[in-house]
Amino acid sequence: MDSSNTPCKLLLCGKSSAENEIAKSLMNNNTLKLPDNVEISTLLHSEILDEPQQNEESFSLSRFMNSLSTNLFGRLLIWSPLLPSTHDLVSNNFGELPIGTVCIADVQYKGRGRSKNVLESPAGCLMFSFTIQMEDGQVVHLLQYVVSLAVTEAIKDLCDKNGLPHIDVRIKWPNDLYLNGVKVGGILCTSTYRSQKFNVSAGIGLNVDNEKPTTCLNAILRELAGAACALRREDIVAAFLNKFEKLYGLFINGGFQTPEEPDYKTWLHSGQRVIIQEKNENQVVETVVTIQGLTPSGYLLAIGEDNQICELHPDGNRSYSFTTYIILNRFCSFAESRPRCIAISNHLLETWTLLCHLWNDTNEQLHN
Ligand SMILES: O=C(O)CCCC[C@@H]1SC[C@@H]2NC(=O)N[C@@H]21
Repeated sequence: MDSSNTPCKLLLCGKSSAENEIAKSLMNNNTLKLPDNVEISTLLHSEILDEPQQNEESFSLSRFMNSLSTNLFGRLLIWSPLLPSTHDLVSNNFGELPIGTVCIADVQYKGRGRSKNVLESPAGCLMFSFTIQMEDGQVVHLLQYVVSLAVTEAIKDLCDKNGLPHIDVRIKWPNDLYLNGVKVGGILCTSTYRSQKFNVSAGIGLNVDNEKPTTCLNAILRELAGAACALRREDIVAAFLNKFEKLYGLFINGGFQTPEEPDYKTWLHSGQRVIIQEKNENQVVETVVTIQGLTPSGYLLAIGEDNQICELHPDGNRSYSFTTYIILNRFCSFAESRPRCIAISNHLLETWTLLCHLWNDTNEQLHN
């Protein structure tokens, strides 16, 4: 779709008067910009007497704000019916927006995917980006895991709250979301470094309502619980932000501390058996390892039949990569051996092709 000559309508809405004042100043000063000088027209939700509610599917900003219970994330919301990319909007205006600002679009026409993919972003998908600022460069690349966890936990919470059966959205570690073996969502995190801070834009795409050509959350929910059952985008994004704020706090204060916190072991790759193909000169040695959960630093933890422990690291593509860390026993800290190049293919999820790179390369994905 070429909509580059159409001005983009942005509707700004704050949770409280403080955020509404910021919204007003963003509008009055014409602060917000999009790449390619795409024209913008800004409106304040507080100045619209009747929220435009064209139909059941329209995004209700009031409903979103009423479901939001955060102290930071989502308190300033920018909604648009049509945007090039929510990710462009937040990353291009990072310095002007309060941390935690969320931008949501009904449709995007230049949606960003990982590895510089341009994404189809049709109506029916929940598409949003938000801003985070981090200080510790060592953990910035782990943020995408926290986002993934928050999405699946939020969906679970919403189903519980509405008395609905659980829809089994799973993380294909670290940043794809699958439902019944079909990709229904993905996460993109990008960052820039300025004044000793990492400015991270996190973007989430989740197919809530669009059943063609594969499936979506509400199609599965209808199969499980009947035609009248559906999750709304406003509720999902608010539940996500409520959950994300909690998990992010835990993550920043202590890292992932397994089981008593989120019940993520049930919906990660726990128990999945994957084949490691280790390339050693001209020989390929295959070993089966079983994914156990997460390492203390938030990577997938796998254990081989020889008790070798592997920490699986993602790269910036659809593929995965990892370095192995051999430990002397389960209770000592990871003793780093020189990372070995390994390719891993997962015979349970056929699309996996896991290629190797070194530990530090994982940071690259944030800058793709
Ligand atoms: O699977 C992927 O490659 C990641 C997809 C992330 C897409 C989301 S949709 C909302 C946000 N805005 C964008 O332009 N991209 C992200």
